[in-house]
Amino acid sequence: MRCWSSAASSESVSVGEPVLLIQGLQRRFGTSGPVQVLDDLTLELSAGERVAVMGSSGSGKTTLLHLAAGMDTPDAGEVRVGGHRLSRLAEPERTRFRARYIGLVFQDFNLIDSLTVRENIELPLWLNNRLDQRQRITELAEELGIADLLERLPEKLSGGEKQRVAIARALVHRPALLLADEPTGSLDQTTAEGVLALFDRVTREHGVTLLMVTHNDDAAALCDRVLQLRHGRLSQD
Ligand SMILES: Nc1ncnc2c1ncn2[C@@H]1O[C@H](COP(=O)(O)OP(=O)(O)OP(=O)(O)O)[C@@H](O)[C@H]1O
Repeated sequence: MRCWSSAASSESVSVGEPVLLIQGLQRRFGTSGPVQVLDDLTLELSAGERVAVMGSSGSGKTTLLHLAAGMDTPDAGEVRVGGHRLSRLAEPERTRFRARYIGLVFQDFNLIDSLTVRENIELPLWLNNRLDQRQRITELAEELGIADLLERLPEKLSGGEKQRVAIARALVHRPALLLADEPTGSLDQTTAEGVLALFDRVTREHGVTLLMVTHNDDAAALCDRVLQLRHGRLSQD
């Protein structure tokens, strides 16, 4: 089992705990006739496991990732990352915890428009006081084919380029848990294959645990388990 350590004791995580443990998760939206999107959903990921979540549009995949990242609050149930109940962490602490242990690739990329590509990728290193590891920015940029874009602003990038910047930013601090929402969604076949090869390598070499939402069979094939989200719950394919 991977040993998780942190300089801040309040943010340390327990060795031997699942990296991600979700129990009894409920999420509904709307006030008049609310829609039950997630309904008693349970999921456990151990260190280094790679799990794909598939399901039809609107089945709740992005909702699940937001809850797993502590960016949304469930109506019931709990999310534990490395033994920490995200709902028990106060917001500043949860933000620090997320910045340290979780890498996020979301569909809308969430790049900061006023920062260059290099500065966007650097952000997790800066938040974690690890600017000494800046060489990883160049390494990842080369691997993702965005090395010549490092000084550009995000507005000058294509969708696929933005997606690769978001992937570099999610991996640069070597998170214990990588949450990726359709990470190959904006990429052509060859670039998508490169990204999947990178995911394969970093998850194996660094024991990163991966929860990936995807509609892509090649992406799902990379994973140890493929789960379907239907009627608010996950089931084995
Ligand atoms: N903040 C919100 N307010 C109201 N409804 C929401 C909200 N977020 C999501 N929903 C609804 O919850 C359902 C699940 O949305 P979600 O984005 O999780 O689906 P998805 O499986 O990721 O879809 P896709 O594959 O199209 O990205 C949808 O019906 C969506 O309209």
